[in-house]
Amino acid sequence: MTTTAAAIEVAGLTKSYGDHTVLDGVDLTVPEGTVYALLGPNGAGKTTIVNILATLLTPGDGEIRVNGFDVRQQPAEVRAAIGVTGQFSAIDELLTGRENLWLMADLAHLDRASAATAVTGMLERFDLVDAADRRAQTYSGGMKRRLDLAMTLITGPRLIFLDEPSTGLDPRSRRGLWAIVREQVADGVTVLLTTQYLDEADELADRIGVLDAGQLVAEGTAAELKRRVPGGHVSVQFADGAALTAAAAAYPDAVTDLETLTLQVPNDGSIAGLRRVLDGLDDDVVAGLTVESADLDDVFLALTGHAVEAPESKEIPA
Ligand SMILES: Nc1ncnc2c1ncn2[C@@H]1O[C@H](COP(=O)(O)OP(=O)(O)OP(=O)(O)O)[C@@H](O)[C@H]1O
Repeated sequence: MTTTAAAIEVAGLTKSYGDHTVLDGVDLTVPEGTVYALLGPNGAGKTTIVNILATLLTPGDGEIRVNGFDVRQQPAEVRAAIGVTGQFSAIDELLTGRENLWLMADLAHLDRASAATAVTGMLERFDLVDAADRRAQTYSGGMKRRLDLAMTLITGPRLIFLDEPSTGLDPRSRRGLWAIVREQVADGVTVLLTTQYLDEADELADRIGVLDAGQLVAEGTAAELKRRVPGGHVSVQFADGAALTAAAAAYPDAVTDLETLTLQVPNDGSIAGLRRVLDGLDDDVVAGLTVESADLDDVFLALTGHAVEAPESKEIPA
């Protein structure tokens, strides 16, 4: 059996400011080469976790290892292993995009030839060639995000932290950013991202941790989380009303819609649950069926008792 090493291991993490507890015993493990999304509303503690993992903030209690290194004892080793893109960018607005990238390459002690190749490669990959020699202050919001991410990735970190990477981006820029994250993962990079967007977690993450008021209230794949809450159903369409009425008698929990000739049978989305529904149906009278799962909005509401608020920031143009 092969076991995958953990890129991030956190056990019993706490953090308080005075008597304000910000993290209250967080446990999480992120295997190498996977994407983990910390999902939570403003103030849940997502940035605090990222900053602790990135050695930018001291933890309270807990065991925290990044790439096998203890964040308290071996912060230099941790820093060498990671790339971080935070909510506040590392860009120097007075420098050009190219100069910003060179600065990062120099800080990482790349030799000149490797740095030159890396800078050119990043400008091309992030669609910044035309703007490369303009000051970053003239860039649009989406371009700044791309430059910021290029600066994080230029040294080829195997573990990256993305703190709310697409907050404020327009839909096209978000998709572009998701594609870049997927490329990284295809190369074996581990990604920890924080997000307030359910669809982002759903799209990108292998596992999702739902963080609320400093506690991980649930963890699992998007499918596992969706199965934990009501809202999923199998929608069965019948050939005629008589068949629908006959079938409805066998499913007392189901909702019957005579107009559309459908029966909505509550279902937890599991194979076993689906089989139970299908076993009671006769092939001849069923015209079609669809399986609808609860979405992450339902999950969040069920787990935390409140809905995810839409992020407040305004959209940044591409
Ligand atoms: N230096 C600090 N002193 C006191 N409280 C702080 C400090 N930094 C963060 N907090 C508090 O910690 C809590 C968690 O903040 P954090 O930034 O981690 O949340 P978040 O989930 O990342 O939210 P956001 O999306 O708004 O960044 C908040 O209640 C915040 O007010």
